[in-house]
Amino acid sequence: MAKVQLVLNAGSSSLKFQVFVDDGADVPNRLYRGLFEGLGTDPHFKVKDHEGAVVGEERWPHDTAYGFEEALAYLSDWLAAHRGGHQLAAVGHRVVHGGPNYTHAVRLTPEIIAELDTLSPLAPLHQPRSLEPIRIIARRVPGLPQVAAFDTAFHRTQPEIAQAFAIPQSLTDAGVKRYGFHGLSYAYLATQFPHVDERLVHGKVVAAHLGSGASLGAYAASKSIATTMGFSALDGLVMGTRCGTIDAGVVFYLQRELGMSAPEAEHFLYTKCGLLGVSGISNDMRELREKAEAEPSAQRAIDLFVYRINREFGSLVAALGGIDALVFTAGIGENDAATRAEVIEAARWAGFELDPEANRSGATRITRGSGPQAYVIPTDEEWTIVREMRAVLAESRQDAGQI
Ligand SMILES: Nc1ncnc2c1ncn2[C@@H]1O[C@H](COP(=O)(O)OP(=O)(O)O)[C@@H](O)[C@H]1O
Ligand SMILES: CC(=O)OP(=O)(O)O
Ligand SMILES: [Mg+2]
Repeated sequence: MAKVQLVLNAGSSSLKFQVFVDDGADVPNRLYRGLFEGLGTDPHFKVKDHEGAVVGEERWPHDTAYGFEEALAYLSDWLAAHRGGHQLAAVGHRVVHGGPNYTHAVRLTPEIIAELDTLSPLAPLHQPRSLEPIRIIARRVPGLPQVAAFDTAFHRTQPEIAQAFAIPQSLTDAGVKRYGFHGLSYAYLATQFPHVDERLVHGKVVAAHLGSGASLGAYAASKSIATTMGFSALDGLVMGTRCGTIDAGVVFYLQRELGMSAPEAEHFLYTKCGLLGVSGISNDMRELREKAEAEPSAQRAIDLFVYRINREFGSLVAALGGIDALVFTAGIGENDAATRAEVIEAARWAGFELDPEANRSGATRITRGSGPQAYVIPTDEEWTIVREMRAVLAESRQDAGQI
């Protein structure tokens, strides 16, 4: 049986995965890429091979009890049975929050899992979901190496001042600071810069990760120096269901005047706001685009999404002291030409000039002229995870040989 490494990226209702040959190659050799969607409602499994051909698909009847446990058991059986069988050598996970202590990927132990669980209040929508498959696998196959790669890690190069809130130092020292997220995606994009345009490698770049969570990240010479998400994944841009930056006074108002408890206010800001809250229609940009002409609230949600991107973009350009390039990525950034066009039009003040034809036709560079340029680079968080996992496992093998 061929040995493989599995990478899991657990979302609120989905479980994305990729399977790589366990050969230690510098450029990971991907066998499969797939996902479970609709967990907890209408589960659906789909997997493609390295050429993009669908090699597995399954739907289950409406079943609220079908969760990560069932999905992982199904995936394990599918891998063992598919094309001569695959044996798992290790599993890598996207873990959203690494807190102040985890600046690099780490091999998981029961103690580290427990420590990561203490960060759940800082990313309530994500951290418990990331830890659930880790616990399930540790129970099912206790000896299997598991590694966590963190969304916060790439942003640890931010200058101290970019990570600080204006609060007493004792609180900052206790960990109340701007961590930043989507780091696995930003790290992947940085590996692609040399293939896209050499100027990205050494220049002042802002990347727009626009998915169901959304953030902007500023790179100086490929290192993170500022980002729009902060202490939690609630900050910054308008997102699918999250409000993004909001006056802290609103949080007090929700509690004092509307009688929400702290958990209720948190749940509201994470799950009932953003595109969904403003439109009253959907958190999905595709649906909002379809309905924008007929429904003013859908158009308003899109307008606010783009307006906030431009405001936050200006703030990152100020932090960088200039701008050479803007990069779009993730579900909206990669697929929604209309949003890209609106963002670039809004950023004319910085010298961007949209190339409408390039933007519509799926080109990598979507601007023209002598000013800064904009690009579309599809992200791949799992690719970052497998590379980080390999580094960690190689280190632990080396340690095992030392006395
Ligand atoms: N063709 C498309 N046009 C517009 N928006 C799209 C398209 N495809 C996906 N999206 C948007 O991308 C979002 C999901 O992005 P993704 O990066 O997959 O998010 P996540 O990994 O956080 O779930 C969807 O909610 C949807 O709004
Ligand atoms: C950190 C975060 O917001 O992740 P996602 O975009 O997957 O929700
Ligand atoms: Mg995502």
